[in-house]
Amino acid sequence: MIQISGLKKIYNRGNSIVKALDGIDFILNDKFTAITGPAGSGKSTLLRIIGGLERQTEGRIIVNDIDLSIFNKEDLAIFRRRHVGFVFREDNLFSGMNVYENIILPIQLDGNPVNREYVEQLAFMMKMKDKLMEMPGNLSGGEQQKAAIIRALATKAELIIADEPTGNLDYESGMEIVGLLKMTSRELHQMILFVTQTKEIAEQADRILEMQDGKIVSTRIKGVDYE
Ligand SMILES: Nc1ncnc2c1ncn2[C@@H]1O[C@H](COP(=O)(O)OP(=O)(O)OP(=O)(O)O)[C@@H](O)[C@H]1O
Repeated sequence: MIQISGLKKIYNRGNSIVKALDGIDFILNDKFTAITGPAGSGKSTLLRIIGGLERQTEGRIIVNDIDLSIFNKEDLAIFRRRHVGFVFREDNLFSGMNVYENIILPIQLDGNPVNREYVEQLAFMMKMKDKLMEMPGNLSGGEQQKAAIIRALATKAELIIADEPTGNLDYESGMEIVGLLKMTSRELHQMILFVTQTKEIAEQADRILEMQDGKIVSTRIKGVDYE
């Protein structure tokens, strides 16, 4: 569960300030949530703060009973390593390692044993089992994103944060990826929070948070409007 209250993030830009997040409150219990909104509305900032990549200016962020708002940089780094998997829009993989090596890297870096069978099971779910020994350069954009998603899931992080994971893909590949994410959010005990600007992709989520000017302007669930 994610609980956010009074969240603000202010950036200084020269002599002016930017209110990237301007007072956000919500409680999120859904397994698969999309964040949408126009460019500059604060989507990435919100995602980065929930994922522990950045600190808030004001407010509280509690992720599965862990209060991030009192954490310093080192605490946040530990939180990220233990509890969060990340998928970005592009450049998720190391080009000098094959897909399998990329996937197991975070597990190894954390000093944990690798469960090869589990990685293969995830790869099967993502229709990537026959690509595990490929180098990233030989994969399509969609396959690269699937590999990045497997890597995020393989650590068994309770929270997966994905910032425009389909942003660089054509419509078909984007829809395939979001469908696979939805399926994994059902089958695995991991919460997935993703940003998208594409309406049809957002519509696949259990809940849609819509942002504007650093605020949440609606939180929809299956076509129903709240607030
Ligand atoms: N590190 C930063 N320093 C200064 N201003 C920033 C910084 N990061 C974001 N901003 C500003 O904060 C506001 C929100 O940015 P953010 O990237 O969160 O929006 P977004 O909705 O994700 O946009 P996009 O869809 O273009 O990625 C914007 O005005 C942006 O310029």
